[in-house]
Amino acid sequence: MRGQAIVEARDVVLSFGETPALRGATFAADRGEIVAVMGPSGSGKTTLLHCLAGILAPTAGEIHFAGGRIDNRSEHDRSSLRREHFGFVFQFGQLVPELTVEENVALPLLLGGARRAAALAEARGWLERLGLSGAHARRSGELSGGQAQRVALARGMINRPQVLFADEPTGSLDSLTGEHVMDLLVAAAREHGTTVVLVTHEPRVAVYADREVIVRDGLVHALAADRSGS
Ligand SMILES: Nc1ncnc2c1ncn2[C@@H]1O[C@H](COP(=O)(O)OP(=O)(O)OP(=O)(O)O)[C@@H](O)[C@H]1O
Repeated sequence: MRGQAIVEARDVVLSFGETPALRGATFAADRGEIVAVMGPSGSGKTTLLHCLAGILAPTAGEIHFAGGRIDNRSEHDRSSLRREHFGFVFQFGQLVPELTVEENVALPLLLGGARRAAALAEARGWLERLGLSGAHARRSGELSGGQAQRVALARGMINRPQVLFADEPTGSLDSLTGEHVMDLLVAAAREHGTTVVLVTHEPRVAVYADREVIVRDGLVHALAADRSGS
């Protein structure tokens, strides 16, 4: 029996010109659940994540967050929703190279109108927790790949999001560094009860999830093995 979904896609269809990316995708993640979204290259994983996060609006179907429909809301509303309730970690960190590490981490709070001193203090707390306290004043462009992904994780979690969307968060890292980042990501999510939608094509990353789904040709399929035990 599944719990109440915090984020959900119902029969979502989206094409890029002639290319169908999603062809009736249905997906749900419960509160606090970590779900791995697997599948071959080009199958629609990133497009599904972007629809769930309100970045893309599907041409048919519905997206729901916390019990309310969001795909039919304005871009402005969806943008506020993302800022307030969602966190993001992408494959290459996508940090702002001109900003310091702590400024990068504080960015979601600063964009949300927080005071600079408070936002930077909060950022330093996250950096300490992720083993990066010595790096707070460095430019993010000077970091190693593993350090950059930990900074991206801190930035993704700083507003204590209800849902963290992670798209190949270890895709640019060697396996040992990737495992370290995943350990930290899962620990942070568990501690805050954050739901994680984790796009990956690496089975060794997917094992961190409670449950896996497979996207194939724009459709989502459940995987028989369910480690959540529910
Ligand atoms: N912005 C875009 N413009 C045109 N086509 C796109 C765009 N984004 C995705 N597509 C196409 O939509 C389909 C699904 O892409 P998507 O990136 O969602 O797949 P994916 O499973 O995440 O792939 P990968 O594992 O390679 O990242 C692909 O055929 C892709 O080429």
